[in-house]
Amino acid sequence: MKLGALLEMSNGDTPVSHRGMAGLNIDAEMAKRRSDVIEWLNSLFPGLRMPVDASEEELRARLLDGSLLCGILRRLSPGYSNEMRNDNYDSTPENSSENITKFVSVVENMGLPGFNVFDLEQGAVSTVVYCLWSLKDHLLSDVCQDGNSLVRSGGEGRTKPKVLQSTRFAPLSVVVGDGNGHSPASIGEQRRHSFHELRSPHYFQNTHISEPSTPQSPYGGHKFHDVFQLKQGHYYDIQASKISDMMKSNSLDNAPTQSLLSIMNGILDESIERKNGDIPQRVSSLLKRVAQEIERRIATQAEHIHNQNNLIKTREEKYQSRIRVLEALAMGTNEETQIVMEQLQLLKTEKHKIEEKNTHDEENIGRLLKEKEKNDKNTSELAKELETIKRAYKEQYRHMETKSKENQEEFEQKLKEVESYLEESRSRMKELEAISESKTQNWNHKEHVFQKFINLQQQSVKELRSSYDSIKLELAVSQKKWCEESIAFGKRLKVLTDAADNYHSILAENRKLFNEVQELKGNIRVYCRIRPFLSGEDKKHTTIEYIGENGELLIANPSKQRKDGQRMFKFNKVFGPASTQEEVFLDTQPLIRSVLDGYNVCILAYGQTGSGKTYTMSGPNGASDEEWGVNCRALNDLFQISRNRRDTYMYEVGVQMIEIYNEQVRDLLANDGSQKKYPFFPCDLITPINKC
Ligand SMILES: Nc1ncnc2c1ncn2[C@@H]1O[C@H](COP(=O)(O)OP(=O)(O)OP(=O)(O)O)[C@@H](O)[C@H]1O
Repeated sequence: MKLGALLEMSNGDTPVSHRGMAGLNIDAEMAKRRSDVIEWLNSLFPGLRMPVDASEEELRARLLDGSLLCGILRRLSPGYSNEMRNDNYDSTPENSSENITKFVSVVENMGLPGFNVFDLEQGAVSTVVYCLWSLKDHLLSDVCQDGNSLVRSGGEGRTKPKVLQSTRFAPLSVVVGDGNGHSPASIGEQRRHSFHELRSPHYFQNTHISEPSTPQSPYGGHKFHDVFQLKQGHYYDIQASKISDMMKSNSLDNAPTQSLLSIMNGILDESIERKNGDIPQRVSSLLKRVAQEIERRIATQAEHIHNQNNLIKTREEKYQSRIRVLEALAMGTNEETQIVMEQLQLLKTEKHKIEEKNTHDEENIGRLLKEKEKNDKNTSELAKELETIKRAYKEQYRHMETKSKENQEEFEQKLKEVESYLEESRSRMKELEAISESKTQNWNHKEHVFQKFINLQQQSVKELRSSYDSIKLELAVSQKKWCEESIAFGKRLKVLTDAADNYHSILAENRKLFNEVQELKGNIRVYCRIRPFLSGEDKKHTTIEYIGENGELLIANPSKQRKDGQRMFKFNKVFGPASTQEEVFLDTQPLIRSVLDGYNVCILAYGQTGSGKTYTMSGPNGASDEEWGVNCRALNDLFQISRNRRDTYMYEVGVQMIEIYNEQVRDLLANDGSQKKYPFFPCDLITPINKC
């Protein structure tokens, strides 16, 4: 909020508690006044053409050189215009300050609010606006009182001066004519104070009594001029008729006060000089008239001063109330000041940001300018390229045109060919139509044949249906038979189920008997297997002389004689060198199977080194199915039996391979390679089957 606005607000129109709204109202009011003033100035100066919504700064710029203010005074008084020229009141910058000061002094003398030159140059324009607005208001009110639109139309004011009444100001000089030497119509009109009085330079010189500058001045009548021209001692000699004319013409009303005083002094001095004290009647009448006029003017001036005093008092009261309001505002707005300071800080920050942004924008502009230059360069290059392309296109167009002509000729040629083809096609079509006709007849014939075939097929279908019915009947009979057979089969199946139950019990009994047989055969059996000669061994040096079927083995000892030279051994069975792995296994198989019935079995191979223990138990390295030893065959047999019995029993098979060497027991299936020593943990006894 501006200070000027605040001061206006303190006029009492707006409560202090509504400062915000009041500020807005005052701003609006000031804007309104500013636009009124601009409108008024535009009407005074048609060439001005200032927008009514112009800002304070724009208005300041227009008023700053003082030319407009001088113009206002000229419009108000063409005479003043001349005077200004005489006084060098032009609008040059050197005189602007002086002109403004003069304008302010005139306005203040009218009792209107003025302003400081500083206000117009740098301070609050609102005070200048208020001054102009008051002047406009004052002049318009005067015009309205007289029904005259002089102020609104400056041209009329210059060419047809009017005499308007002003009760507020009492000029010391009086308007007596229109500049053509004509007298006013009446005394009452002469006494009116119009803004035309502003034309008078004496008005602007205000409170001192001034004189017309020349005898030809439009402000004094010719009769008054005659009187003024009288030299000392000549007043007594003025003719009565002349004095009468002077008094009748009311020239005295228009005469400068200085002149009136000169007349009065002249008459009194002449009277003293003559020393007889007699003053002619006519001169005394003139003297009386002059004295009355001076008295009237003094009274008017006193009234004016009284009005000025009242105005000053009113202003003082107004300023006092403004000061009170400002004090209240100052007390009540500490917090607001704080907020304003914060907002100011924010604004500074914002300003700083905006400055940074501006810098950034400038950089951007620079960059954009460079880009623009680059783009211009590109554009020129593109234009050249376009020109080249254009030329190429023209060339191509010419080429295409030529080609088009060729194509057209070719097309016409082809058209002729097509027409000939068409003709040929027509003839071909006729031929085809003839062929088609013959084919149609052929198809009709075929249709007839097919119709016959269909009839035959339908006959066959009928026969098939009858056979289908007979088959269906046979099927029903068969189904009935099948049902009867199913029932009979169920009965037989029941018999088989019973037999199977008996089979299990018999099987258990068989197993029991089998194991008993094994036990009867002997829990410990000893077999002997004779290894064949290996390659490189001498087959003639064998010690075996006889192998019996019941386990007899006769060994010869060539180092001893007779009975001691032979020795008979008895085994459960002796396997000769030609015996196969399967034959060896088959003898141990029943014992191995008894494991599945809960018996413990141990098969031990014993013999000297190279006698074939490993071969018999495991088989040779990379053994085929035929060469598998007892171990692999036993496991294979056990897995097969457990698979066969899987519906009845569930077996768990574990494998362990150990080596006993030098009274040390080692696990041959150990994973870590360290070959754990006995005793093993129980879990080690169950080894995955795939390790076998
Ligand atoms: N019945 C057989 N038929 C053919 N070759 C055999 C037979 N028995 C053993 N051999 C062969 O005789 C050699 C020695 O056999 P094997 O290694 O099984 O003897 P071993 O008793 O296990 O010896 P060691 O105690 O030193 O381990 C092997 O080459 C083996 O192939």
